[in-house]
Amino acid sequence: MKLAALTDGTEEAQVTGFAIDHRKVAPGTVFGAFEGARANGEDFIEDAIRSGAIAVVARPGLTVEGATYIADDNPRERFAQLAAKFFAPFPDTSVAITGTNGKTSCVEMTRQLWRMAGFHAASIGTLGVTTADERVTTGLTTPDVVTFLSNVAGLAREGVTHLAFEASSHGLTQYRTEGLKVTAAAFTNLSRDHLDYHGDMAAYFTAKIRLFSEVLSTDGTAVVWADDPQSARVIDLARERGNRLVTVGTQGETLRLVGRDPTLLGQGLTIEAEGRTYTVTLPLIGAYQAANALVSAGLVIATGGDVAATIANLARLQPVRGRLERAVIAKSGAPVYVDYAHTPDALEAAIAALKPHAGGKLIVVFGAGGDRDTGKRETMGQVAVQHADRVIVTDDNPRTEDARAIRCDVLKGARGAEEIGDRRAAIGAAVREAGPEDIVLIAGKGHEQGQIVGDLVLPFDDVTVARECAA
Ligand SMILES: CC(=O)N[C@H]1[C@@H](OP(=O)(O)OP(=O)(O)OC[C@H]2O[C@@H](n3ccc(=O)[nH]c3=O)[C@H](O)[C@@H]2O)O[C@H](CO)[C@@H](O)[C@@H]1O[C@H](C)C(=O)N[C@@H](C)C(=O)N[C@H](CCC(=O)O)C(=O)O
Repeated sequence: MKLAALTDGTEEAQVTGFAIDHRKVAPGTVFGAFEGARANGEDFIEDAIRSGAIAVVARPGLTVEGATYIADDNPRERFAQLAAKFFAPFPDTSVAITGTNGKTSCVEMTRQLWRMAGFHAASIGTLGVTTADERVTTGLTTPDVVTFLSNVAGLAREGVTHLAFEASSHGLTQYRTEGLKVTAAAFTNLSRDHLDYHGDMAAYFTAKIRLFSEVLSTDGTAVVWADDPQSARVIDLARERGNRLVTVGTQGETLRLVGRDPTLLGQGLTIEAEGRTYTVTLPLIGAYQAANALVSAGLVIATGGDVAATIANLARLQPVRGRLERAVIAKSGAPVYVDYAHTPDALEAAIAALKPHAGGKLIVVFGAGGDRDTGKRETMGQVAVQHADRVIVTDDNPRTEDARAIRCDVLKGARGAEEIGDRRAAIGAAVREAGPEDIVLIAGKGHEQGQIVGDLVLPFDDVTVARECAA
């Protein structure tokens, strides 16, 4: 593609790729120079041009010599739009999911439900880029714009027609997915998270809601978990913009959840839709797994899926990696679950999901991450001791912070909790000491494969460790 095709100018130079990191620039690259949290991409413009960049997208007012200067007040958005032109075509149906919790489960479940309906589907999110055949991790929930758009284009080339992706607040703020037409967008819930980046809840919600105010196509559908206190604002916004609405939940109108009966290994759901009543057994436990399943069903219906078939297919959903995943049954008979819950709200929800299934004690092992929102640590401690019967506070990615100080912050809220810094030892204590009627929850890492200490990522998988401890 000639540069002129992107700029509407006359440049003959051939565009070979896009980069936001000057170290990835090759001859023919369009370089996006943005100010970040740690560095300023503008400082690397000259290096990028030396490496062969033929155009630079940046804010106005800079001096750029030796390459076409594409100046824009919103350079990230402009860069993404140009990159989208370069990488297109994309799958016809692309849906985005935002919300503090549930995004990963929803993209996974939506992909599964589409596949059951016969579509060639894929998902992009915390677990990576996933197709029917493989999963490739990218590191972030919403990958950077170049990784994201190039992967989406690659999926389209493989024949993927339906894509579900996670739109994190960071991703939305940084225009990582701009340029891709979003045909449906879902909102799951909002609770405290990422305040280190966004500053306050209002800014965090504004970042999330951009999915509905700007990113969702005007002819697209908003899918809303209607039971969340913030859902009214999303619904109002969708109405103002003239988007079609699919609301789900006990307060939902499209898929109304009128009954939920937890059983040992799943839950029976009764759903009213289009004037009919459906019953289905969801093979996953916990109220929020039901919520995620309904949001996913809502997305499938929003993109043309048959209501009755989609509800029936909920019975065939597979558990999502690290999301209330049963890792092992301890020698005593106690099931051990691994979950990604790393916010107060998610921790409370995971405990609440498991509690009705425990005849004895609910034992929780968890910690809080270093170099991240410190305000949530004490609250997580409070939530754990309030709702679980035995709490073990351990380490969870201390990063560059002193692990003991992080535990101390958590323990401020967790009166009566035990402290076992070594995560393997903490899991071992819980698994070995659990009684036959007890349930163990290991929270925080979920699918993650490492313990980040300093700048090192030490291999660590909660599921594997739980199995080793139970052996
Ligand atoms: C806070 C945040 O979102 N950071 C992301 C951001 O980094 P940044 O703004 O700090 O970038 P920077 O290092 O200051 O550099 C600024 C610019 O200069 C460029 N640069 C920098 C150095 C250099 O030598 N050459 C160069 O060109 C960089 O590529 C960048 O474009 O842009 C980088 C490039 O895309 C990302 O890798 C980085 O993610 C970091 C690693 C990260 O940990 N992000 C997390 C917080 C994140 O995004 N999480 C969300 C939410 C997950 C959830 O919902 O729980 C996610 O979507 O994963």
